[in-house]
Amino acid sequence: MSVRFVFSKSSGDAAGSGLTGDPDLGAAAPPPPGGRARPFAALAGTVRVLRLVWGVDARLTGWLGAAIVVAGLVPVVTAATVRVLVNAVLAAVAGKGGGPLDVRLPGFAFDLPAMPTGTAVVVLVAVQFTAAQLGGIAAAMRSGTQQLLQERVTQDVRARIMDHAAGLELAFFERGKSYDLLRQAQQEAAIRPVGMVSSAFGLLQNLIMFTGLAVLLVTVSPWLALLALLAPVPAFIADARHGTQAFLLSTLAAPARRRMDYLSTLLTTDQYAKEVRLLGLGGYLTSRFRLIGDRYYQRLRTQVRRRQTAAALWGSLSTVVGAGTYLYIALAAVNGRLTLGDLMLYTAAALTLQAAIQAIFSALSTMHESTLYLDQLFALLAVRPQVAAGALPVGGSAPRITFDNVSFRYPDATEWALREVSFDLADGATTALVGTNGSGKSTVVKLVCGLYQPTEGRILIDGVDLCSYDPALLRSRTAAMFQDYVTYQATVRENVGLGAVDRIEDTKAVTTAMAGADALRILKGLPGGMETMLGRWFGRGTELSGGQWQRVALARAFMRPEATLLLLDEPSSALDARAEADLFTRLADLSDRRTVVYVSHRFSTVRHADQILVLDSGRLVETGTHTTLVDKPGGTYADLFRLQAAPFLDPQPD
Ligand SMILES: Nc1ncnc2c1ncn2[C@@H]1O[C@H](COP(=O)(O)OP(=O)(O)OP(=O)(O)O)[C@@H](O)[C@H]1O
Repeated sequence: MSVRFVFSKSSGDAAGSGLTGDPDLGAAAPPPPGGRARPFAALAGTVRVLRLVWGVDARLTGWLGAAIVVAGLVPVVTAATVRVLVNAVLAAVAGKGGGPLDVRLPGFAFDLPAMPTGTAVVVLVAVQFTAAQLGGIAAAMRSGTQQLLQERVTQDVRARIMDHAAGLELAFFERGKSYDLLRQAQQEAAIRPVGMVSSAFGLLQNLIMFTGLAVLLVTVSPWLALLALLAPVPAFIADARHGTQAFLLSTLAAPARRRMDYLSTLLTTDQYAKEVRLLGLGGYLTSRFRLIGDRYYQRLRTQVRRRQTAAALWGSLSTVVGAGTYLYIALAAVNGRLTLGDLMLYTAAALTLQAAIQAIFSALSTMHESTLYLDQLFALLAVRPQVAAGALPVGGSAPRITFDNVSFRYPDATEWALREVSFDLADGATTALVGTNGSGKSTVVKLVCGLYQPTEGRILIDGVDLCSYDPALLRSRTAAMFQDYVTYQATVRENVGLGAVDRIEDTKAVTTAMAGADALRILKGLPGGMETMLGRWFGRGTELSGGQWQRVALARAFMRPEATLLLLDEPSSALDARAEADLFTRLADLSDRRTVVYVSHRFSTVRHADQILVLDSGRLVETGTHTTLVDKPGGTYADLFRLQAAPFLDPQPD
């Protein structure tokens, strides 16, 4: 499926974070191909919505459909009965009562059997009554089923987006435009399906009603029926065009909304509260929020004004047609060309028809916008990982990892994060990655995890390209802790257990993992032990210290004892000296069973590794053990080591 949306040049990253600078939304994007008035696209959109809704819950959709048909037919039956009733009464008044009841429909006319006027009136009123009762039941059924269906569709669409997002490559999230697509689909998913379902079914109901009444009007005058059909078309075309503009504006506003969300998050989330207060950023961030919001509002106001003015102007055309038709019918009735029943039919039908036309208008334009949203949703759901997943099973022993001339550039980045890196990590070896900030250490870890594919070169596991392995199996054999590990708003057990979610309820497994990360002692200070809530999002939770959180995150990595590859990115950055020493002793014990790779800036820990890789500006500049590297003249490792050791080796005299 092709993505049919045009993102303006400035809708991506150009306006930055929104914290400073001009919060312009960017130039108005040109309309998408075929994005002008498309009544048929709106109808096609209705079919797509119905298919989506049917897929979510066929039974509820069936009931809703039945209610819609009944609710749509009731006004038609009522209007038709009024004519027969009035004509029967008039015939009786004229002394010609008791004859057959003339029921005219286009293409054919038939008479109900002759009956006394009194009986006919009772029968016709009974028909009206039954229709009204059915109408009431159908309305209640429609409202109930629609409410339930809306909730189901909303949940289903959101779950589909979540599920799909979970399977997307990390790189997807790092491309501004694709992230906007996800963001907008996700944001709209909470509200859009509600409107979609009600417009689609409202449209159906009004179409049934409209067609029925138009058919009845044909019996009065085919020209009137044609007029009634054509009158709404210009208004719809005008509104559909404005609908497209509205959608384009909301697409354009996605980055602005993202920035507003971010500014709002900075002020309303506990994570940032400390620093924001200390720096006194409250007023500044709020004013930036207002500035970006105002800019969007100005554009929205212009757009809404234009749309509503056009709607009012074109809508008045229908009113003119309605009034003209009424005049024609009344005069025709006075001249005896039409019966009083015809006039009554028209009176009963006219108002309902007008209301139906207006409702069809607005439903069609909503559907037109919904179609654009659906295009976007389906475009997102059509995004597939760019690298085909392999199927090779992973061995059960510690893997050997080889980088074969690997270069890597992040999505949209111009600089290389890694350049022509080659190394070999023996199975069961412990390797430390060392280097200055930004030298590429975390990138190596992310590549080994398979979170990104090398831009050039290959990564081999036991001599086979990483891409050939079954990614799910590979992940199950990998335990990792990232530098920016997640602190889940959840209990201690959940925070640890999420490392192997199938064992989240297994207290023994969670306890063992916590023991491995020396995290059990955290429990002593917690009121609910393992069930203590951490974070404050969901009630009164406890906050941990930085080092305690890091131990919990480490314990999460240790939830996979079967993992044969352990990747730790600065696992001890927040640990005290003793905890750090303990951790690395434990890591040393793990070798043979696991291949361990860790990143560290602390040479006290690095020195124990079997192998040390030194990175500098994305290139591998040195490889060896602490002993071979520390004395290398002019070596990067030796330099960094000395810089760190100097304060301890040469204490300054007082
Ligand atoms: N997600 C990303 N998108 C774009 N560029 C990135 C991304 N992550 C890192 N980089 C860039 O890639 C380079 C290597 O970053 P990396 O995080 O691997 O460094 P590092 O050695 O782990 O640094 P540190 O010691 O500060 O953790 C840096 O120039 C960084 O700016």
